[in-house]
Amino acid sequence: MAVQRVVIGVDSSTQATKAVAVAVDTGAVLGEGRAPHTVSTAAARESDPEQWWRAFNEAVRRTGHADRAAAVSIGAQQHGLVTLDAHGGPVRPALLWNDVRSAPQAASLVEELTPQWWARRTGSVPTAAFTVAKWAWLCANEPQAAARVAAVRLPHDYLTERLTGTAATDRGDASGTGWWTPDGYDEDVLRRVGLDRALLPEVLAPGVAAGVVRAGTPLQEGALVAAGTGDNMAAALGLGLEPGVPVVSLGTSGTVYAVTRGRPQDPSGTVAGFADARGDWLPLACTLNCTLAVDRIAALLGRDREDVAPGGSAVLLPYLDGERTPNLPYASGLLQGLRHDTSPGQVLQAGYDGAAYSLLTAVDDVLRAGGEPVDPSVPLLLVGGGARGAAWRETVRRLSGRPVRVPAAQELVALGAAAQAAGLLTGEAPDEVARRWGTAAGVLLEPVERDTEALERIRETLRAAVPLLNPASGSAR
Ligand SMILES: Nc1ncnc2c1ncn2[C@@H]1O[C@H](COP(=O)(O)OP(=O)(O)O)[C@@H](O)[C@H]1O
Ligand SMILES: O=C(CO)[C@@H](O)[C@H](O)COP(=O)(O)O
Repeated sequence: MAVQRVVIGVDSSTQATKAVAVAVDTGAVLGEGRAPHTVSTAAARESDPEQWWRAFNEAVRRTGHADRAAAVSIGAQQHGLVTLDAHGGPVRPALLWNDVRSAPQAASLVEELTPQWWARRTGSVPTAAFTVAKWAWLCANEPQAAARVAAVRLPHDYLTERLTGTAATDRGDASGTGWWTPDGYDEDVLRRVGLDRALLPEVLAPGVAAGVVRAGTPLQEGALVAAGTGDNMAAALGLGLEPGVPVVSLGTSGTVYAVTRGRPQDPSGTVAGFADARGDWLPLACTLNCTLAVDRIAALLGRDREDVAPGGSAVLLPYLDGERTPNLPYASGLLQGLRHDTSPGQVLQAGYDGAAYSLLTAVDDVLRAGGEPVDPSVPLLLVGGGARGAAWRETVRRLSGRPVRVPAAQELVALGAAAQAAGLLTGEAPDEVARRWGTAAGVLLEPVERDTEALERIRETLRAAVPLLNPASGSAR
């Protein structure tokens, strides 16, 4: 009997590391593992990279297949600034994508060079999330720490390097730094923020392996290690995404994206012009407040997250962490439109609506930014932890007016990483692997009439509230 070939895919996301062991030939998930991360609270959003490494080892061990996987790959949360000293240890905790303390640095970089310049050059107008703003924050606020930095990494690069000893990244994750262009690292940007090119990893071409597993992990020494990528790029691989199909992901972050053949360059900053992990593009809009914010509102109301009620006139902008889309880093949550007969269930529903609004109104922007046709009859693919919830599904249907497909497969980031690892063994493109595995199959929810009244109510509240949510002399929390 032929031996079953196994690969492991890893998602090192904000809240946890998740790993899946997958049969290369069939796509069957043979084992799963998970280990949590700690994220600091109050103004900062920081995590210890050493904890990611321990969680990585624990999660792959828990799959039960670590010692027989022939290849492995790591997808991870985008943008995080990992700073290493001359001995390879973290200089300080990593600054995460949702840490808005870097908003003033992002604003200065945009003001100095103009949004048009950034969009033309790097594809994106940087917000507080981008690595370039985090590096500028570190230099301004902790110059002694910045002076000790001998290497700058993204979360997935850091883990891949621990695993292989190779300093390597890929175009997808690199495109979220603010210092990457299709022609390589941008010397003008690096000079402006005082970062030496020699501190950055090599950007591998799609399909090139980063190296092999070193001794000292639960994985088989010598197993192939793929380049890995950012988590959204990995999910696009994991869905076997064809150009022009929009995806909405409901997790710690909310994201909407599509693979496109055209390079996005949106000077409004709503759509980030990321590269995908292959040779195409991944225009994407991202919110800071998604499942965690809605769960928090449910907890404040003392309700189960599914206990929503229709109707009413309440508008809830759930910007508990500040917000990125719209770009309001100093915002906090806002509740408007209460009446005597407003019920707690309606307030909770308003929280879902407020969180989904910016994602669903950006679907067409994402497609247009990459030059793909806007066709409302194409189903939205709904993924991420929130896609398991009925209230989330119904909110997305009602505010998009589109058919919605919910893939049965969970952990699409880890599956995308697994498909990337499998591609190293079979010679297939990772998205072809995922299509062969049938990862996007799932229940199709028919379209319902779009709730334009609710959308208009939120739009009007947001328009009127911007001066309140965006104080000129803002300070993050
Ligand atoms: N059955 C469910 N219904 C609604 N939300 C859920 C459900 N299960 C998990 N979630 C939400 O999913 C979130 C985690 O999503 P996930 O995509 O795994 O996060 P991450 O973006 O960090 O990878 C949690 O914050 C939780 O609120
Ligand atoms: O910043 C972005 C996208 O630009 C986020 O989507 C991060 O990549 C975090 O991902 P999750 O932990 O929510 O998966």
